[in-house]
Parts: sequence; C-alpha cells; structure tokens
Amino acid sequence: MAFVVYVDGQEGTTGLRINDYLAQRSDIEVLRIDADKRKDAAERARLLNAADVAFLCLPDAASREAAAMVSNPKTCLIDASTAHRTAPGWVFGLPELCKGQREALRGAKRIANPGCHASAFILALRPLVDAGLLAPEALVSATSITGYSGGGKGMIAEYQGDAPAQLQSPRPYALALTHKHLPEMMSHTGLKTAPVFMPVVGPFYKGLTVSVPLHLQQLRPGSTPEQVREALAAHYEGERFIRVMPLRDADTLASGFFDVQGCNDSNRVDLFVFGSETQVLLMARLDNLGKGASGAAVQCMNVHLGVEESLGLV
Ligand SMILES: NC(=O)C1=CN([C@@H]2O[C@H](COP(=O)(O)OP(=O)(O)OC[C@H]3O[C@@H](n4cnc5c(N)ncnc54)[C@H](OP(=O)(O)O)[C@@H]3O)[C@@H](O)[C@H]2O)C=CC1
Ligand SMILES: CC(=O)N[C@@H](CCC(=O)OP(=O)(O)O)C(=O)O
Repeated sequence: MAFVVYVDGQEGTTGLRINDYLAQRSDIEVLRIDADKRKDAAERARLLNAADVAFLCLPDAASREAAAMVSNPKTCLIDASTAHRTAPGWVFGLPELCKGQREALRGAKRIANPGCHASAFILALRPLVDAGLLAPEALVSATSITGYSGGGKGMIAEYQGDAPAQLQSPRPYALALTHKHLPEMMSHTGLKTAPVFMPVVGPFYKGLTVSVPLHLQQLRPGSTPEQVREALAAHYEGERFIRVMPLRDADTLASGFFDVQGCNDSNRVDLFVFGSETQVLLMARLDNLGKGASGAAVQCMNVHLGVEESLGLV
C-alpha cells in the first residue's frame, strides 16, 4: 500500500522540487490541491489531515497556520520553513546531526527541517563541539555564498527578469547581523554565542558554501588541522550523503578556486578542511534546493517511513 503525501505550497520553489522527487516513486501517492483552492484553508486542512506525511513549503506564518490545522494524530508534518526549528515538540530534520537523531525522526510526527545556511554551518561545526575541539563558549564567524533560488520565487523573478547591474555582483546581506538561521545554528551546534554571520547571494541559480575560518588557538590547545578532519570523518562515518574530503583537497588547491556549485543536483554535503600551521578553514558545500531544502525534506520522510536505504536520492 502506498504512503499518502501532501505538499502544502506545491507551486513554490521547494514544493515543486519535492514533487519532482516524489514523481519518481511508486511507493508514494501524492494528493494535489486544485489550483484555485491553493490558499483555501478548509481544503488545505482536509488534505493535511488525509496525509501520512505532509510537507509544509510555505512562508513561516502560513506554516504555523498549517500546523494548527492538523488534528489527525497519524499525520507527520515536515516543515521546510523557519517556523519550528527550535520549537519544543519538533524534531530537527537532520538525520546526521548526532547519534539517536534517526530514531527521533522515526518516532516524530513534527519534523522541522534546517535552513540551507544552517545545515552547512551545523554539519561543519557540531562534530568539533562534540569532540571537545571547539568549546561551546567559542566565538566564531561564518560566511555563506549562495545561489539566488534560496530566496524563493520572489528572488528568482528578480534575478531572471530584467536584472539591474548590481545583481551581477555578489551581494552581502543580513547586515543587521540578525539572520533568521542564528537560533538554529546555536541550538544544534551547542555554541552559546551566535556566530557573526554574513551570507552573500550571487548571480547563479543554486549551490551554497558556508566557510568558517578558525585560528588553531581558538581550538583545544595543541589541535591540528589533521585532528579537525579526523573529528569530521569519525562523526560522519557511514553517512551516505556526507563526504569528508581529504585534508587540503588537492583538486581544489590545484585549480586554485573553490567550486560552490559542486554539489548541485544532489542531496550531498561535501566538507572540506584547509589548513596551515596556525589556521584552519572549514567549508561545507551543498545544493540549497537539495540537502538545503527539498532533498533534505524527502530524506527525512524516508527516515521517518523507514525506507531510507532504498529510495531515490543521490
Ligand atoms: N528556496 C530555498 O532554498 C529554501 C527554502 N526554504 C523555506 O521553505 C519555505 C518555502 O520556500 P520557497 O519554496 O523557496 O518559497 P516560494 O516563495 O518559492 O514558495 C512558497 C509557496 O507558498 C505559497 N503560499 C504562500 N502563502 C500560502 C498560504 N497561506 N497557503 C498556501 N500556500 C501559500 C506561495 O504561493 P504563491 O505561488 O501564490 O506565491 C508559494 O507557491 C520557506 O519557508 C523557505 O524559507 C528552506 C530552505 C531552503
Ligand atoms: C538567498 C536567500 O535569501 N536565502 C534565504 C535562506 C533560504 C532558507 O534556508 O530559508 P529558510 O530558513 O526560510 O528555510 C535567506 O538567507 O533568508
């Protein structure tokens, strides 16, 4: 018997991509809402409550509204928005976060998927905190370079229309230093202080890389770049979507440049450690619409339904 799935926000950037993934699956029956009822609360409530799994691919306020509509105890919600990522009762949708996370996702009926920048930041730093290399009290900074599809339909239209010249250069943003991913970045790494975080959106569709520069003096005394890479490799051993690259990745150093789009069209995260005698630079790369959004949501569904090993993501 097929699992019944509904995507609330089926016409948005994340929803469309989830539907592409689901279309390849014979074990999933997708409920679709009529075009003229896409924002009709009663019809959305009916479909949400008819689903085994419902994805919320909506702005935050609409996600909160949708969650409040669900009374069927069997419906599992997987929310792609920022609304519930540190909310009590919701499990964070990052199976690789730590031991026990998969089991938590199997049992959960409320799953909040990470933000795209946050996924990369957390996957790069959580192992260092868990291994005792980076103290929870550490003060860190991060930048993120991202494609414009991260900004949803609105930003895509801005870039693909008659775009003004300033959109052709990288644009730093969130300069009030209050980016909406900071709470989840702290809560799911264990860091007690928010990083100084500067995202930069560039004139390409998708692909994202978070970089975290660290002086070795910021780490446990005596730490080396080798130990940093080792901590990542040990944490993610056996994880099929996480690739810990060789220390000082030779291909990148030989080419001289880092390829921000190198994980596009995959659900993969590549983790890089570059290092000198006194410094390390951690870089985490993903497709913001893959492991940064829709791929991650489908992966969480697979984990929840207990079909993770068999299905559809690369
Ligand atoms: N794009 C990305 O890389 C990522 C996005 N996310 C998050 O996922 C969520 C969806 O983002 P994204 O797909 O990019 O956004 P889009 O703007 O592309 O799509 C949002 C969709 O939600 C629909 N919608 C808005 N309000 C309602 C409502 N009240 N009822 C039903 N549908 C509604 C919109 O309808 P309409 O078409 O009429 O505007 C639109 O189709 C957001 O919370 C976003 O922050 C998370 C990680 C990464
Ligand atoms: C380029 C761009 O604007 N990106 C979005 C993040 C996309 C994402 O992860 O959004 P949610 O947290 O809403 O899920 C931003 O930085 O706000």
